[in-house]
Amino acid sequence: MNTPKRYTVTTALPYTNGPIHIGHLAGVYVPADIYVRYLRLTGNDVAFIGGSDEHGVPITIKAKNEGVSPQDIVDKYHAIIKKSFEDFGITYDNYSRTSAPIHHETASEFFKTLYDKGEFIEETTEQLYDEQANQFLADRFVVGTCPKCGNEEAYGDQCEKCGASLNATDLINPKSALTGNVPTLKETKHWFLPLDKHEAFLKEWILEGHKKDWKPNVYGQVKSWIDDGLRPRAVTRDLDWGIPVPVEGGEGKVLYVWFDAPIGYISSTKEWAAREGKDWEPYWKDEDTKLVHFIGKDNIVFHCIIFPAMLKAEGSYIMPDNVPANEFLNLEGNKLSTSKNWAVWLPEYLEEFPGQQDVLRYVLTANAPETKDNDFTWKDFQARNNNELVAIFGNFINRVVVLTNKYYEGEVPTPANFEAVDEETLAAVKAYPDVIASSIERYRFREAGQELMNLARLGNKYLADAEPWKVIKVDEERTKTIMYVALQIASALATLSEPFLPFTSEKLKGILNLEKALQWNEVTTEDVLLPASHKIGKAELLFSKIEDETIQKQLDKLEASKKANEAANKVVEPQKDTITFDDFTKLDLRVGTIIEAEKMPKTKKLLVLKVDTGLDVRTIVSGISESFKPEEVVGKQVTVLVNLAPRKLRGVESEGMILMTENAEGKLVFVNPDEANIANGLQIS
Ligand SMILES: Nc1ncnc2c1ncn2[C@@H]1O[C@H](COP(=O)(O)OP(=O)(O)OP(=O)(O)O)[C@@H](O)[C@H]1O
Ligand SMILES: [Zn+2]
Repeated sequence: MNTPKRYTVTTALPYTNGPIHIGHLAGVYVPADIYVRYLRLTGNDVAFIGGSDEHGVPITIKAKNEGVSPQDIVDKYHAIIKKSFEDFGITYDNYSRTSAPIHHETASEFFKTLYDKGEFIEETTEQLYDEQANQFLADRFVVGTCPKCGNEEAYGDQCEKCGASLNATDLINPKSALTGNVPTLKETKHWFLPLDKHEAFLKEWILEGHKKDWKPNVYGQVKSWIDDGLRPRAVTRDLDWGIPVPVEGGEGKVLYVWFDAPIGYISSTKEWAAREGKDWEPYWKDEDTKLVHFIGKDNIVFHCIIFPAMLKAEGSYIMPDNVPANEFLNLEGNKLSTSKNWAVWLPEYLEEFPGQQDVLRYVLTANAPETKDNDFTWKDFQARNNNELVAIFGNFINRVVVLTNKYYEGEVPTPANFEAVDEETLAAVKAYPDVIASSIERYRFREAGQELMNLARLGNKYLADAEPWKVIKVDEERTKTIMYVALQIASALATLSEPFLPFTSEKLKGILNLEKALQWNEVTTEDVLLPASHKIGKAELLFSKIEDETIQKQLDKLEASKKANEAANKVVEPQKDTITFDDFTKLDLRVGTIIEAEKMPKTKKLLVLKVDTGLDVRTIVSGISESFKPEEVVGKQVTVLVNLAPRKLRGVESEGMILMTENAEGKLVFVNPDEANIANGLQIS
């Protein structure tokens, strides 16, 4: 496209069934915010649009499970999500919600327009029905085997494993997620969007038109769907949570959540425009507008096929110029999961790492899953902070500011003669805005972030090589030039870091006392980025070292989640055959105390114990050596089965058995009296 007049940038509407985690941030919100901040700094007209997705089946399931209303669930998470985005510096122009009246109106009208234009197929079909729950089963209400990849946990609308978009009736061996029952089929009327009708358009627009500029992962997914053949897709549901179907025969039905959610971008834009006294329509309808959707890979079909088909059917909208979808971020080698609590939650991060938003933004950018799934590890987080943000960026700025204050009372010195190295360094600095911009404009945010760090590296190296702290002793004029050049680099960093490290940029501008910050391109065009005799402020630390303990605490938290999951998934042994009371009374169980213990030579598991059973002191061989050292068990009160037939183990006769069980970590623990110092020999009954 020629130079756009304005940009509309949208981010996937987060689903209001939980807080934001690092996967969402890395996949969608951080890259989008970098892009938008860059656009604003380059003087563009931008609408950065977001909002919460508050309809759909999972919310109704969650509400049912928690015994509250769906509205309670969405109110709670909308507030949490909105606040955490603000605190993290995601700079939406408008953050709305799909339960807002303006959205209900907009989505309803959109549906009616398509209906009136005859763009839907109205069809009565047999749909899956749960007789017990008295309810039709669609989307996440039904689970079954994916016909494409065999995943046994595919949902009624999508397989999360292979990404296939499905109809509930496509599932093999469907089961109700509400009751576990096998559904029956029952007739119901729905409206279908005939995607096949738009196939030729989609082929020409994407497969021919965007082969070069769309990411290969996005292009590839789109191509495979189109090659598979597009079919009509139901856009209404038999549910009561959502936007009512606004046409005759639509009673008791709502719009499919993926029909209404992307329209949320439009309603949120309307809400913003009304507040700002602007016209919303050019942002969605003018060919001079560049529309970009930021999403994760599981949303590709909805943004590249279904929503464009809806917009095309409506007729007055533009198509997205790009949909730079990311792959997925994992955490410490495992898939992020809300239900398994395997995540780094944004609200928790903000609380536990106050003032360190930029560290997470930087790491998630450096590690963004742009071309393949990627892993977040706490060790990498620590390393990138300590070795890059602290040791390079922070160190450079700190030296420049401290030395300027020390040598010149904070005043930018007037340079003397530039040597070749100074000229080269300044020229290199001036090339950075274009280098970084080119990466950002191609949606290569990892590369862009690394280029920013390269600029800091350049500064660090310049200063380390020039050694003004040595030169000052012999050549004051030369020192002035060195410090002047270094200060220009610091000023460039203050401006160019803004999209990536907005909090740091703000702080740095404060330290450098930049009243009017430079625009992006001024870093290239202005001869002087920080003029001589300008007065800067005092040094402040931009980043601080993250210690091992801090990282260990996070790892421990994850370990605890893992344990809790394992405990929850532990298979309980089935109950043994029933015995009579007489059988039970045959067991002679007594309280005893271990008075001696030693390892059985040449074995791994066995301890030879001397146990005071109250009747006598006897030898018991016990397989607990992997869980306890001998000295740990001496003095322990235990439960002993004293009338078990003696048995020889490795030549030692064992005269009884000590009762044990396992804790959550699989470690053996003694079954012992709940009070201390019970007399040995007391019977357990
Ligand atoms: N681990 C991840 N890595 C990258 N992007 C992700 C990840 N998880 C979710 N996203 C993206 O974040 C956006 C918002 O996610 P959404 O609220 O729809 O939740 P979701 O996809 O159901 O994730 P979750 O199952 O964790 O709730 C979507 O575009 C989604 O693709
Ligand atoms: Zn599948």
